Amino acid sequence: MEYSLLRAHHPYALSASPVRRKLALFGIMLVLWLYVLYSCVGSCATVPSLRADRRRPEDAGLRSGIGSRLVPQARAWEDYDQTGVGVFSRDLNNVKSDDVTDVRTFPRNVLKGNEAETETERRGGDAGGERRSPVHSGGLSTFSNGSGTKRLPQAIIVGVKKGGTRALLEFLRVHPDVRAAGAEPHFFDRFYDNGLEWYRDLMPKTLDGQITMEKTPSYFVTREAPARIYSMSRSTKLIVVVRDPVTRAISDYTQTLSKRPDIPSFESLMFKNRTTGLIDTSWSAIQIGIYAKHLDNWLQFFPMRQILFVSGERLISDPAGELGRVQDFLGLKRIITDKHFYFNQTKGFPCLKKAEGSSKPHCLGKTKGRTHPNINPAVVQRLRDFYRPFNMKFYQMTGHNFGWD
Ligand SMILES: Nc1ncnc2c1ncn2[C@@H]1O[C@H](COP(=O)(O)OS(=O)(=O)O)[C@@H](OP(=O)(O)O)[C@H]1O
Repeated sequence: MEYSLLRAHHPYALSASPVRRKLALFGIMLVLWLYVLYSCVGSCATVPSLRADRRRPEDAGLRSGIGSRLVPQARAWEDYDQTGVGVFSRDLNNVKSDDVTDVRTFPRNVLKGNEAETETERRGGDAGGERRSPVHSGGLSTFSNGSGTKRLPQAIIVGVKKGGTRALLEFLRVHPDVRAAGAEPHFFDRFYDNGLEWYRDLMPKTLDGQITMEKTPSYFVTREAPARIYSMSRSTKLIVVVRDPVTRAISDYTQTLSKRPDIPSFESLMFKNRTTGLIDTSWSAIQIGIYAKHLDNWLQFFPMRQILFVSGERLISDPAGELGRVQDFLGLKRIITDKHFYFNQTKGFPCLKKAEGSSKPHCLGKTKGRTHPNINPAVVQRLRDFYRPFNMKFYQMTGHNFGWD
C-alpha cells in the first residue's frame, strides 16, 4: 500500500500510471470535442441565412439592412369593387386547386385513384409524409449526392387557379432542361414557416444548366407571396397562366361542386344582392379573376419583364405557340414544338404524344377539362360586365389584349 502511494506521487511513477494515461486521453477528447463544437457553430451559422425567418416570415429579410432599402413597400390597391369589399375572401373553395395541393396532408391510399399527377406519384416515390429537414438528415445546405443537386426554383408558375397551370407544367417538363416538383409545394402561402431548406428538399435534383420549377396557383392571390419570393431570390422568373375570369370562375365553381354537390347555385353565390345585381367580390371564385388587382401587388416587388403571362385559351388552341414563348422567357432552347402534341378528340384537349420519361401518349386526368354547369346567360353577361374594367386595366398593365371581352 505504502509502496503504491509512493509510486503514485513520484513524477516518473505518475507518468507511467494508468491515471496519467486516462488524463491524457481525456485531454485529447476535450480538444476534439471543442473542435467539433467550434466547427458546428461555424456551419450552423450559415443555416439561418438559408432559411426563412420563422418568427415573422412576411418580414424575412425585408425590413432591415439592405433588404429594406431594396424592397419597395406594398401599396394599397385602389378601390376595385362596387362595395369596397374584397379584402377578405369568402372562401368556399379554400382557394385550393384541383391538383394534389398538399400531398403531405393526405395518406397515400387517398391519393390512389385520384389525379395524383405528380412526378413522385407516377414514379412511385414518396411525396407524402412528414418531411425531415435536410438539416436533421445531416445534409445542412448541401444536397449533392446522386445525380444532381436540389436547388430552389429559378422559375415558378404562380397562378392562376384553373388557368391551365397543370397543363403548362406537364408540357414544360418534356424539356430536358426543366425539372419540376410534382405536387404543389404551397411554400409561400401555407408552409413558409417550415423554412427554405424544407422547400428545397421538395425539389427534384437538377444538373448544371437545368431549371428547377414548381407551380402553386394560389401564390398569385397571396398577399405575402411576392415579398417572400423576392426575399428568396429577386431574380426568380414568374409565370402566370391567365384565363377569361368568367370561365375561370365557373371552372372554380365546377371544381367545388364536384367535391361538394350540395353547395348553392353559382348565381346565388355570385350575387350579394340579386335585385340590385351587386356582385359578391368576397367570394374567392370572383376575387381571383380581378387580375389587375393581384398583379399590382406583384409589381411592388418584380418588374414586368420578369413576369410572363400565358394565355390559358391559347394553351389549348395552340400549345406549341405558347410553349415557344415560355421557353424563350426561360432562356431555353425551343425544343418543345407542335411535334410534341396531338389533339385528343375524346378528351377535347391537346395531349402529349409522349409524356416526360415515357413513350406513351399522355392526356391530363379527368379533373382537367370538366363539363361546366349551364349558367343563365344573363348572369354570365352581368359577370362579364363586372370584369370588363378590370380586364381593360390588366391589358393595359401587361401590354397584351387577351381578348376576353
Ligand atoms: N391540355 C389540357 N388538358 C386538360 N385541361 C387543360 C389543358 N390545357 C388547359 N386545360 C385547362 O386547365 C384547367 C385546369 O387548370 P389548372 O390546372 O390550373 O387547375 S388547378 O388550379 O391546378 O386546379 C381546366 O379547366 P376546366 O376545363 O374548367 O376543367 C382546363 O380547361
